[in-house]
Amino acid sequence: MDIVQAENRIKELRESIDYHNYRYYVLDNPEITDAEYDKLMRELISLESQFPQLITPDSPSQRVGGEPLEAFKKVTHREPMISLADAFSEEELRDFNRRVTENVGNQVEYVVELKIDGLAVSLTYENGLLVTAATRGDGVVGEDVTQNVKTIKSVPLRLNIQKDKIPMVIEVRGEIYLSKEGFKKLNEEREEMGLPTFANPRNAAAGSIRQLDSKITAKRPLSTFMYALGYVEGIEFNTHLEVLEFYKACGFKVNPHIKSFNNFDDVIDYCMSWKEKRHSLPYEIDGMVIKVNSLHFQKILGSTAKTPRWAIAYKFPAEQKISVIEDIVVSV
Ligand SMILES: CC(C)(C)c1nc(N2CCN(c3ncccn3)CC2)c2cc(C(N)=O)c(N)nc2n1
Repeated sequence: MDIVQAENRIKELRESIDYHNYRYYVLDNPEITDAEYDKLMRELISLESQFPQLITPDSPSQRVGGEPLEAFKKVTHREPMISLADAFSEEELRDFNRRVTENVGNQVEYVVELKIDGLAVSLTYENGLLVTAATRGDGVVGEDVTQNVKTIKSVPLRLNIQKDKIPMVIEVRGEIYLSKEGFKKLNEEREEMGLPTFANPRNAAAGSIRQLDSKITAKRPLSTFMYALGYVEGIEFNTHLEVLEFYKACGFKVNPHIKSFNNFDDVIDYCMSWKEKRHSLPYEIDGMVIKVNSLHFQKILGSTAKTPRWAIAYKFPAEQKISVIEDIVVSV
């Protein structure tokens, strides 16, 4: 095979592997078996090793990182990652709505999202290519965890949209999480290896992302839901829902239970409905997040020093954790 044929075959393989990653890790609906997928990846890696000049940073073969890092570099977010004010009751939610409607009138559309209990992350794409993934840190400066985040198959290495729609720069924000199932399996493995177990999926996700060796991260079943926009250049949005639709079009995973409402009573009903329903979800949530949909209204409402006036978290009451103490059999 000459280099032109290799280039064509490599392009085909990359598109096919990216597509099957999207089907499996974003849609949770694979079309091929793991064996067929592995065969495609083996052929790509073999061709790239024969023609290393054809390797590109966005090739799916580049997901499992290189050498372990000595330490994480620091990254300054182009737009700070602000925090969220918490509401713990219906009354506090209604106070939030009152403050909003006093400022922008009572024709406000809200977007309501599950509050995924994971680790916030900021993904920077330049001309459509993933260049930096950073933890939230103190909101202004985070840690560069790009090599580790590249191992997460639900994170696209390239925005999968037509060229003329690709923004020059975009900071895509979301949550990295471990499913309840993945958390249980990881702790069982650690117990077998005599390693300390993680207290909850959030700690397990944070511990997996803060690995200096990305080969360890690659073995952890991490996933993502993207839910916010940071700095952006080269594309305009009018609403939060438009941002989420754009993320879906780019190939990101967006939570399927996000809903919008014009009536605040419906917002409250939806939040309360998830207090019990959440136990049937395959991942942990610790509340809901309510956001004003209009980006124009978000700008008018602005932020305090630490939190937006256009969004609030509703936290579910902490649950009584029943810890089963192994039956102690006393031999008589
Ligand atoms: C963009 C805004 C500020 C409105 C925002 N901020 C969030 N967070 C802020 C505070 N964060 C934070 N993390 C650690 C320490 C302090 N704050 C971590 C996420 C959101 C978290 C979730 C979620 N978890 O599912 C979500 N669906 N939407 C969010 N939206």
